[in-house]
Amino acid sequence: MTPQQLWQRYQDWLYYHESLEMYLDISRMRFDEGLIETLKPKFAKAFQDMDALEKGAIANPDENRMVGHYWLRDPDLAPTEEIKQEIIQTVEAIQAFVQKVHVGAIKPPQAFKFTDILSIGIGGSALGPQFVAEALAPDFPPMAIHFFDNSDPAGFDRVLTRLKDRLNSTLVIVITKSGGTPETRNGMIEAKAAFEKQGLNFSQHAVAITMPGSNMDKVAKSEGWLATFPMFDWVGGRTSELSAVGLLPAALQGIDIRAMLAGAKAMDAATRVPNLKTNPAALLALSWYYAGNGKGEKDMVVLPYKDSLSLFSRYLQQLVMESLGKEKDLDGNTVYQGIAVYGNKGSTDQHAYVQQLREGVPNFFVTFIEVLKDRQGNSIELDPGITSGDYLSAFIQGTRAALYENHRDSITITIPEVNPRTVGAAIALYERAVGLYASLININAYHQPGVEAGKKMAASILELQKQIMQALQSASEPLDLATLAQKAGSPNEIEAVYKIVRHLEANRRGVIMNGDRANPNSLKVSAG
Ligand SMILES: O=P(O)(O)OC[C@H]1O[C@](O)(CO)[C@@H](O)[C@@H]1O
Repeated sequence: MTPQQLWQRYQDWLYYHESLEMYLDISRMRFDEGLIETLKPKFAKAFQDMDALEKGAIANPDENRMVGHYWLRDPDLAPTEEIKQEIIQTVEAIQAFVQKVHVGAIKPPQAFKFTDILSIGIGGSALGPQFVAEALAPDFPPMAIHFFDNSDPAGFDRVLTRLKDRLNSTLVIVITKSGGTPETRNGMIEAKAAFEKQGLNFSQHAVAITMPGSNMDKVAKSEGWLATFPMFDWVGGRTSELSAVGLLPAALQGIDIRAMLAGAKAMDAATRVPNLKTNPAALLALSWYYAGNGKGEKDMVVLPYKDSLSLFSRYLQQLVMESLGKEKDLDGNTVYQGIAVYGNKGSTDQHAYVQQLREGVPNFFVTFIEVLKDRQGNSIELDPGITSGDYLSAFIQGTRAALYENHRDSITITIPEVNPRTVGAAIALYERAVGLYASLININAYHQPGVEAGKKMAASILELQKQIMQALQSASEPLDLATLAQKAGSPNEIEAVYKIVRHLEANRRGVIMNGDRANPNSLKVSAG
């Protein structure tokens, strides 16, 4: 295409949201009108599916659940008065709680005020709060946030060491929809132990966000925690940022949660329009479909040119990959769907992997996120007439053009600045795009059956570890791995047995291994 034709294509496909001042440019995705025609019936169905979902259909059939994250920002849309009231009251309860915490009306027993937050959760119960904290927390927030999002003992120690002198003024938020996620439970027990070690009453520092009636809910209530906030059955983990999951931590950090909700609501309205060309989420879904041939053949590289948005790609990784990465479609056919997502930030990544993007395997498309406002206040000139923001702006244009020149496609989203409204809108945009794209490819975006397999296997490994310890303790002499596996009741799991004992030995957990470590079969294991 000539530069004039490209400029025309830019204008033909440009989407602009008036009140959000947000632009979406898909002109550098090389689809043609033929694809639009082919996809029209699929989009008509996707819009219908979305309409039914918003009205309360069981849009997640495998789990027999409604999918209601859109109601969170517009409670009037909720299918029942009861749900509407739950949403309204939860936001009000969050704001009332936060206000009391900020003024010290709710305070820790051994300090004047809460100064820090320890947020414990994983997946959708961590990624949204982490992204929003990085994007929106003020430089000097009323409370600083820290995260446990794993079962890594050294990770726990690192956070607890930083908090050591302020544990007595730390508010713990345990976030888990199911109330039974092991990493979160482990984090909670580790945190509790650290509090008790300092003579602090954990319950007087703890808040839960969970489904009413879950194990976590029962623990919080029976131990008399400071508060519990509901995570509704009809909100999935990866679409929960605008529920209590994201709103409570954000509000505690002084972030305007009403503005986040308003931004999301405005975007929801725009992405409800059943017209491909004027619906930004549909335009994104179209672009993804085009790029990967409707089969995820190309990866989505997310490059925000703004440091504060550097966790957006991690957040989107779960939203997109856990939603779209499915073996079966809705009719039970094996389809192996998904879109791989990765990214960090520009221009930083220019010096990491953009070399491969420009010249290497063409298995991706880029989504640039451009922020028009450089900073609060004015910039100095680094060169005559040129600021650091001008450089960043030139880098984004330069990389987009250089990629396109070499037949690498890209989408560009432009926002006026990073604020609660635009961040809420960006979250809503991608939630909707994922939902529409899932309809195009006929999959359930709202379940995650694949995650269970690994969890079950991990549980059986922990069970095997107990059997191994018993077998070792009752053995009269060192055992080779095959014998140990047999005595532990799992003769076919020699490799798993080997890995368990190697880990136990490395942590001085009462296991000794002797023999040639390069030849595991020669090892003899004993208790000790
Ligand atoms: O909030 P929960 O129930 O602890 O789950 C945490 C995460 O685990 C998953 O179920 C599986 O990774 C996610 O969907 C979810 O966000």
